[in-house]
Amino acid sequence: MKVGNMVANIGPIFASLMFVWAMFKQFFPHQLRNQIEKHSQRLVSFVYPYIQITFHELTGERLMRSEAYSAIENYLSSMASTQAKRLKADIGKNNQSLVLSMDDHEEVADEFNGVKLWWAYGKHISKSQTSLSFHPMNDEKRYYKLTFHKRNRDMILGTYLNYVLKEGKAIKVKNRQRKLYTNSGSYWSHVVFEHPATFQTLAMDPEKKKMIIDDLITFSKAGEFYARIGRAWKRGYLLYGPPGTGKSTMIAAMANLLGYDLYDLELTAVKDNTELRKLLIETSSKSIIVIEDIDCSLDLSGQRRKKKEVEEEQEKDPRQKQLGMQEKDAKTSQVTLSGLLNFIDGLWSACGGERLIVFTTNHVEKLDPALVRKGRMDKHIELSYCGFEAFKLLAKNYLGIESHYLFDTICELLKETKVTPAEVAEHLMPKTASRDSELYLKSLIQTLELAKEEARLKSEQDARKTEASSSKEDFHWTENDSSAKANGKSENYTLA
Ligand SMILES: Nc1ncnc2c1ncn2[C@@H]1O[C@H](COP(=O)(O)OP(=O)(O)OP(=O)(O)O)[C@@H](O)[C@H]1O
Ligand SMILES: [Mg+2]
Repeated sequence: MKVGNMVANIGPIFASLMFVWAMFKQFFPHQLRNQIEKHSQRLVSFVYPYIQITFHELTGERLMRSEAYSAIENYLSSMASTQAKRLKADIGKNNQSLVLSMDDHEEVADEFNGVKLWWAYGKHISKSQTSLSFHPMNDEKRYYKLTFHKRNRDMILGTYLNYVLKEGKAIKVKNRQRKLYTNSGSYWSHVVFEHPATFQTLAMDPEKKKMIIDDLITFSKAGEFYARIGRAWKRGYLLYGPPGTGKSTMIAAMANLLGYDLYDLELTAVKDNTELRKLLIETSSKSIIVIEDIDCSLDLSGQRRKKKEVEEEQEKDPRQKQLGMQEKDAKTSQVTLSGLLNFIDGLWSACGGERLIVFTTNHVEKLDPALVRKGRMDKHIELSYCGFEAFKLLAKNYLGIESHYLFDTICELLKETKVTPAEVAEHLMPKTASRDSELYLKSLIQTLELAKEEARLKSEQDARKTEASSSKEDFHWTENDSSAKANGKSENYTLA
């Protein structure tokens, strides 16, 4: 028999001996029992080459649930569902899926860097009686026990256990119920975040989509890299494009991909920079902070105008002054662009943990260059009108078809028109009991043709307008030229 096999078999042999001993030890006198146990422990530690570590569920004086125990529980959950013969099932925290775990005294094997080890689940039950109840209560103390060969001690205690805890925590984050926070003034309130959007359902150019997904995943795994280069683990995205091109949908897809919480920051409801700072500091790690329509939220000139209008009104009617004072304070946000930028660059960076900040706008050209400069907003993503690839994905999702004889017509029309994915999706939404794809595609074609015709008329109109304005200019030039002629400068005549 090979030495490896022999060593591997010692575990079960000892386990059987211990079991037999546990059964019969009650028949031995107390003194003798103690002696046997003492010597057998010595013998076991001499011959038995394995080390065991127990992770109890409850720790500390206040019997709090141990973080290590729940991380191990999460880590083992997938292994348990494939290896264990007896499983326990429960509804997960998201109330949607079943969570499986090992049943009592089950064992699963794991392998790490070529080293085999075993995890066992068990519980001690002690009977206790509380003063409030006459029925004895079962006091369960659950634990996980890890068994490994002593020659791997350093590797298991260092690398492996760190790995298990990290993986376990990551699984927990992925499975947790995520939240959508919104601010009213300087307070966050939240609801459960359950948006169904994913990158699979987001219609856009596939290459661009892949680039964004890769970027997000790389970011979420780059904690150590950011720490090494001394940068805060943050990333800024600017999503821009016309209404209905999927900016908000993409944010939901980002949150679903990474398992992050969402903080939807309504800047106009924030009184000033101090309040903004408070709100941002309160955001948790693994979250996306979203400021939608940043051009509208931070329209400082607009705010000043609004303030001035109020003041003018109050001058006309002094009674309004008293009444309006508090209202004015509440309505006009004094958050400034520099306040926001200072926070993104400065204090916020000191809050640990991974965070994304996403701005959206319909008018990227209106944004202050300071806001969108590289380094502040790391990635600028344009979401644009519906192309053929995006259409095909919508058709697959909405109608369940991947090809159709009308696709070629739609492809040609999409090249010549500007329709948003939201408009296309609207045509593919089920409206009648009929699921005949042709009906839906024909209705889309009709709209595309109409849009094409409208675009043609508009461009003709625009052309006529420019022609008219240029002939006006020509007229002025002619006038000037005639005065030039009078001055004896005849070379400008040809301009008319
Ligand atoms: N690229 C897309 N892929 C799939 N569905 C989309 C896409 N764009 C828009 N839609 C559909 O249209 C609806 C509106 O889109 P969304 O709210 O994401 O647009 P938006 O770009 O955020 O618009 P706005 O600028 O007005 O905020 C969504 O509910 C979604 O169903
Ligand atoms: Mg939106």
